[in-house]
Amino acid sequence: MTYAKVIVDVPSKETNRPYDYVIPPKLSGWVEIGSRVGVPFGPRILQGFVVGLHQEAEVDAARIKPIAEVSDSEPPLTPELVKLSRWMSKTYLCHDITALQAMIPGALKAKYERYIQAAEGVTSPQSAVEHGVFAGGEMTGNGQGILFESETLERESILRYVIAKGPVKTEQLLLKFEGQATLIKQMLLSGQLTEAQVIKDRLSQKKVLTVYPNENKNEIRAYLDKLPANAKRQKDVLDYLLLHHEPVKLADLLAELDLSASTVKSLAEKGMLIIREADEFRNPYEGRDFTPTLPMLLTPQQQIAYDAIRQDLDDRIHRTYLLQGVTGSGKTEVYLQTIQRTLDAGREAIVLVPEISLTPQMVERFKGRFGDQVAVLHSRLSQGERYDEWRKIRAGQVTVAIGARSAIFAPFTKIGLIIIDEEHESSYKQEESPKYHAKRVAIERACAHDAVVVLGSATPSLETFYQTKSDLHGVPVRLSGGEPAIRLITMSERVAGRPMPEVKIVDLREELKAGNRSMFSRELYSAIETRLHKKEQTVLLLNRRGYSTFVMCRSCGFVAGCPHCDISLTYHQRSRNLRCHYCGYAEREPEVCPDCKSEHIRFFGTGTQKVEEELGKLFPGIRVIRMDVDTTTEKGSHEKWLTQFRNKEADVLLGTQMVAKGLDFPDVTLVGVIAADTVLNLPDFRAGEKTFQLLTQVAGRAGRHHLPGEVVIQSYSPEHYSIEHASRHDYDSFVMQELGMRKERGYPPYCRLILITMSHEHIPVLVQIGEALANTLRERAGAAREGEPSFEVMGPVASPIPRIKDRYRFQCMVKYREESAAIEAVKAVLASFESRVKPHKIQISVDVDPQILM
Ligand SMILES: Nc1ncnc2c1ncn2[C@@H]1O[C@H](COP(=O)(O)OP(=O)(O)OP(=O)(O)O)[C@@H](O)[C@H]1O
Ligand SMILES: [Zn+2]
Ligand SMILES: [Zn+2]
Repeated sequence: MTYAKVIVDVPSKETNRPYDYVIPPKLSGWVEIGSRVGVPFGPRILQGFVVGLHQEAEVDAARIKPIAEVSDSEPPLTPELVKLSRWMSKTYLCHDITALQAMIPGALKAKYERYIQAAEGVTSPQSAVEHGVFAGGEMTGNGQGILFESETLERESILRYVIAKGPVKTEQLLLKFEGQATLIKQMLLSGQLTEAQVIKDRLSQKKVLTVYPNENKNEIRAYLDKLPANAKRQKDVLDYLLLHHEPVKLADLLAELDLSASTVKSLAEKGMLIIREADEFRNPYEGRDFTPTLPMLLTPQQQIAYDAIRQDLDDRIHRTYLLQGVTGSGKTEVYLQTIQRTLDAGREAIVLVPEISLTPQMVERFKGRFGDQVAVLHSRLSQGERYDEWRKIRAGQVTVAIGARSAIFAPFTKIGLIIIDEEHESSYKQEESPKYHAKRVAIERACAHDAVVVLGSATPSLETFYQTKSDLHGVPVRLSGGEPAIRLITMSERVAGRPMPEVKIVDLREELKAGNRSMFSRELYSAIETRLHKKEQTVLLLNRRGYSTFVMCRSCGFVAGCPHCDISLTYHQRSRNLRCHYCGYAEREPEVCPDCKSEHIRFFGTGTQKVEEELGKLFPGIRVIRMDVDTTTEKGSHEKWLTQFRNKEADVLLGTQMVAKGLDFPDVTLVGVIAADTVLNLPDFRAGEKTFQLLTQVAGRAGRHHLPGEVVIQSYSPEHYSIEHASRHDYDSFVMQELGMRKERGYPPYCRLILITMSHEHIPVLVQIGEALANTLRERAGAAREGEPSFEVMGPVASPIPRIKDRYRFQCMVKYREESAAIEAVKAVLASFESRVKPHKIQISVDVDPQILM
């Protein structure tokens, strides 16, 4: 007998282990490591993943149940991914099933459907009596059939319906017999009806009728010879079949030969061809031509980068590179050529790009070079399209996968190269469980494949930069010593010697003093005016984070806040209401201040809509494209705006972070930042780093081609070092200053963090459990090592957002260096608190290497 170890789809501590199942003979050969299966679990059938196969049962073999079904003809996960899921659940303290589910496309996530049918043997209401499933007294015989009393009549009609229909979806039955939910429940309890659960994929594959020519061409020729001369249509089809070996969509064949389906059907009956439903891969880029591109002659700096990476690819050595190249230095061309080298060696490549940079323009650069070899995975595709792209990867029909964070799980089996563009982006960290960082996952996968990782950025994250050094500020980077974990390659010049744009900083406080109350300084105003005259284009960035449009009363200072969360509400112009971004609470815009009844309640703060309005006032007739969450929700809208801007149908592209990334427009000569300090005021130790990165990225959009660029940054704190260094394009000075401060304050990259957030409806309960948890962790930290504790525990303190959805929030922070006992300790302590936490319904979440500390 062969047994399978299965992780079942129940994300809970109690079930977070593999369960043994027998592989029944009918399924032998189908169940592999990585297979998705349906298994009996208690009274239900649940979805699960096979994570191991073995010959001996570990528990009493007679008690082991068989696997009920296998969901796919080919396992969706490879053994390597199954192993990776173990690593993920250990590293990020999540359930195994949560890690496994993160690796498959949404379309494959189980949807459980419940069906109701009549109890076994019940074929009519009478037989229900015979089977004793109707309790006595509910029916009375009068010799002419069965008399039902009022409620019993309802029962009869439900039963008749179910018997006639066979299994009916529970929700449909409830809909059909509205108001009878309680009765149906009773019938289930008394055994008249039974309910079964079936696992369904969220999405079925798209099937199309496809014509498969008979492979024996002689048979076709023989049949053709016997055909009467007037059977022209049949002849056309047969000629076609003789010429083509590949299957063809029925619809395409009919269109091409201009005939009806009956002709083809009659030939199918004669055995000349087979018509079958086949999978169709939806192609989201169908009908679009990608201009093929050839490799460019590399600049000397590109050549150095390429040569280093190529060497490791050729030697099949696992290594991680940081490709630090200023904006416009041509990092993409280095990616393209190293990918080509990877493909030439018969291996595969994964390219990660932040979701908002994954524009058609970006995809085009890869499709242009590698054509059909490229699969694209991103959230703007429909679930079906995503699934099809994923299947192409799994089936080995493509060799390059490009996508956002989760594309790191592309089920390739021969990975040679993983590229992470804009590696500093915090969106590579998933904020919900499993709270993984794609960068670490990439390195883990690359290690398993002896593959190379290239992290690219003009503004590398401090964590990554730090790892390219052996020591910094007198602290060794690796406790264990040895070579730096990441190799640095620098490209300091733009392609073709183009200059970096000139950056001017404007002090908004001075503007106010000079009597300018507009959100545009005189400097920025005249710069825009100049572009309008010269018919050049402008990009304007409004950083939305921390600057959203909250509502404030100018008379009494009242700020509209969410009644369930300690956070201000955001004004949405389109729906004219105020919304909470954390819990979805919404209310109508107020006409007077709820506190002092003043009418001077105004929409405060600067939203993109307001900037757009003001632009219209200052420059009558100006053509503005606004890109923010409100204007880009529709599918394809992102692309539409960018194409319009590229075609010079607008003078200004105004937007949030979306406009800062990866855009490459030849006629953009001015970039304006409305207020640079909006991120600086957030309670986040990375605020300075984020500001520097954003300003550098957005400034990098100007003057990328023949026309020189200019950048105007407006700020209320122009002396801030992040802003100053960004204005001089000086990453090195910025990074040294920032690292010095991080060291002083004991923040990453000089240590690593684990954030533990607890929430509950009552503060006293939270304080008590928080203190106890922190103390237990501290005891462990002290006990773990003589002298210096292996980790430090800070807190508990109230979280920066102290309440969400009526639950108060407290947090503890664990600080440690390198891999240490800290994760194990957190895990053990949480497990030991389980019995105290559960009855109180305290929620605890753990975030390893958190990016957001809210
Ligand atoms: N070797 C080359 N010869 C000529 N042109 C090149 C070469 N390499 C890149 N380019 C061109 O230079 C421009 C900038 O390159 P690219 O967009 O790859 O820069 P980047 O480093 O990715 O910049 P960013 O970080 O701002 O996105 C592009 O228009 C690209 O086509
Ligand atoms: Zn008021
Ligand atoms: Zn809320």
